[in-house]
Amino acid sequence: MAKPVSIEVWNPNGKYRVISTKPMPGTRWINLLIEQDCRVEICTEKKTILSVEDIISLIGNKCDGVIGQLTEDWGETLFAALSRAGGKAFSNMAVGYNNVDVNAANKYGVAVGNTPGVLTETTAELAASLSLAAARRIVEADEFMRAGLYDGWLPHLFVGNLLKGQTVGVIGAGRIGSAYARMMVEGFKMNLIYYDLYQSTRLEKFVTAYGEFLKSNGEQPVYWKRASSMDEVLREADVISLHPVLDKTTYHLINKESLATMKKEAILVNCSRGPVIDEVALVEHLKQNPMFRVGLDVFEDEPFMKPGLAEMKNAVIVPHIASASKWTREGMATLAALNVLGKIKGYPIWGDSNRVEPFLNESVPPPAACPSIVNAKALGLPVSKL
Ligand SMILES: NC(=O)C1=CN([C@@H]2O[C@H](COP(=O)(O)OP(=O)(O)OC[C@H]3O[C@@H](n4cnc5c(N)ncnc54)[C@H](O)[C@@H]3O)[C@@H](O)[C@H]2O)C=CC1
Ligand SMILES: O=C(O)C(=O)CO
Repeated sequence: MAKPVSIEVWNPNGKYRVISTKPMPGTRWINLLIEQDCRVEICTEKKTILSVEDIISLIGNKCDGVIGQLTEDWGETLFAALSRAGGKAFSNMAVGYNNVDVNAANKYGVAVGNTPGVLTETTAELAASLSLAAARRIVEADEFMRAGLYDGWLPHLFVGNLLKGQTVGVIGAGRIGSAYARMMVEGFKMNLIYYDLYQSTRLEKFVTAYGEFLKSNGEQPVYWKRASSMDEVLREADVISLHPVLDKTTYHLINKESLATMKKEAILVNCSRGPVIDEVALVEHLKQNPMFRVGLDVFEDEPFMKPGLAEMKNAVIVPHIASASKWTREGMATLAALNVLGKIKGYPIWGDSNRVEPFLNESVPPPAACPSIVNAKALGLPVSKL
């Protein structure tokens, strides 16, 4: 028998029981659920990562939908428990859903929501910050200052890399990868090389137009290239940022061999998922190549780091905060809640999950649709005509 977990209850007499496994930023998401007759139960348990048993205990005997987190293991056991409790709706408060077994959800007829779009720019901005922090050795320099070691300007003190005119490589040029590429091209006048399974025509057009603008101003233009293999990006780029989904094809995409392909002074940034990099191989590479630098937001065995990483001066490391702006986190909570609410109310699925702005406008009620359900097709859910 699982131990009871502590909760906070909103609108106790609501008809539909919706659980959030964590307190989430803002109150709009709570109000939207309450207005539609939901009793909202928020888990207030102190521990950061809830176990499957904790969540089973939260679900109980009657539950219409759950808003969960990327740290939780949503597999067969939880979808079976949710289904037994009468629930047909789950949403991750995240765009990535590698923690969710979508086949298991399909088996129990549970819709799986995610939160695309609202975190694109925020996440790309952190990837750009890590690129800059690594290139200009900002964290090392900050530590040096705080340690009282600065005793005057020196020609060699914390010399780093100039980005202007260098090549930025993007692996996974989807929503976030493309936004990051635009920031680096436009902000720092870098050339672009990208690798993705699909062509990113909009991104290519943007770089072409920006290059023409620079040229017309008498400046050095920028160029783009779509690589035919990931290795081409690794060989040619000076800064490489990883933005693919995590699946079987991207697990340990960066390993001992691919690290050896990169330039000795390259910068590698990861704001996708930790297991995209073989972190043991990365630590070894950082040790052997002190001029090679990384900026990491995600880790292979989160929340842990592989031995040795924390000691590496050529690594900038932050705790999975790429989507952590107030607007984005509140928006993610709203989209996750509306995914669950929409399924409970029998609303159709929003036609374009890349265009979620109508759900985020606080001055008007959101559309009567689920913003983004990843298994909508598998479950045969209708698409909104709005
Ligand atoms: N660190 C953080 O806080 C955050 C991390 N993420 C991660 O970023 C990922 C990407 O998010 P979005 O850009 O919104 O998704 P997206 O679906 O728009 O982009 C992913 C891209 O990866 C490409 N891709 C898939 N397999 C590939 C492969 N083997 N090689 C090269 N490219 C491949 C896809 O074609 C697609 O263009 C999420 O799945 C999530 O894991 C997202 C938000 C915040
Ligand atoms: O949305 C995601 O996938 C995250 O990693 C957290 O923003």
